[in-house]
Amino acid sequence: MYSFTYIYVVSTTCEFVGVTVAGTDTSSMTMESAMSLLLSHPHAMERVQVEIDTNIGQGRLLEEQDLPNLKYLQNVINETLRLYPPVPLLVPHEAPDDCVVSGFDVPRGTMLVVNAWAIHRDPNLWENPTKFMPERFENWNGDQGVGLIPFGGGRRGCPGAGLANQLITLALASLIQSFEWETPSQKEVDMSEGLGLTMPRVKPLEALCTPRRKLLGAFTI
Ligand code: HEM
Repeated sequence: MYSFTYIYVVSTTCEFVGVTVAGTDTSSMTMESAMSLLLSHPHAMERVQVEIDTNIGQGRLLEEQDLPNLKYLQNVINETLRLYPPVPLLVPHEAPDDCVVSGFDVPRGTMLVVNAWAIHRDPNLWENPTKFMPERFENWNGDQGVGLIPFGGGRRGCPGAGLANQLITLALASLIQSFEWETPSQKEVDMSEGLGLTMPRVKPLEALCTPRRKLLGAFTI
């Protein structure tokens, strides 16, 4: 028989709620933004579909082991996180000591907020910063030095980054492998951003899907 202290139960519950809150909204927002961008850029959507069909074929549904082969889709996800980081100001941190950041004196106790949204659109770091160009990540080795920091960094950086990447890639790839997607209006998706700690959209994505004929074989028993 186990016995738990009050502190243990409260801290474990807080941890669970924290991880659930930190991991669900952020991941679903990234999927919604990626799907919206793909619907507004049919060439990119087609390229993702071709990549999936070429690597997986049409006789089976994709699996987790297939993900490392979906390089272009990974570039789409990176480009989505760059343009629409779900946590645009990351999480505030307090300087534990006096320090100097980029020539600025930061006294101990200062609350620091990193504007990832602005860094991701800085014209000194990115060519055509507001343009959706997944191919810009073609030769990227994952180095944060380029200015892509949707998961923060350092000791308090997001511990769920790897899981989030796997989950988002697997979910999106499965949706795109199995269905054809379009918007009800056949127009570009409205990407206007609303207010919030995470970055909600003013208008939620509306999309229509039909099963892909090519894939029907993969569903027969
Ligand atoms: C696209 C998905 C996600 C994004 C963009 C994201 C982003 C972030 C950011 C910006 C931070 C703050 C980092 C900092 O302060 O420098 C953070 C912290 C955190 N994230 Fe995520 N996250 C995502 C998914 C997840 C998932 C799937 C989990 C867990 C399963 C998770 C768990 C956490 C936790 C526990 C923290 C707090 C870490 C700490 O304070 O030490 N996140 N995340």
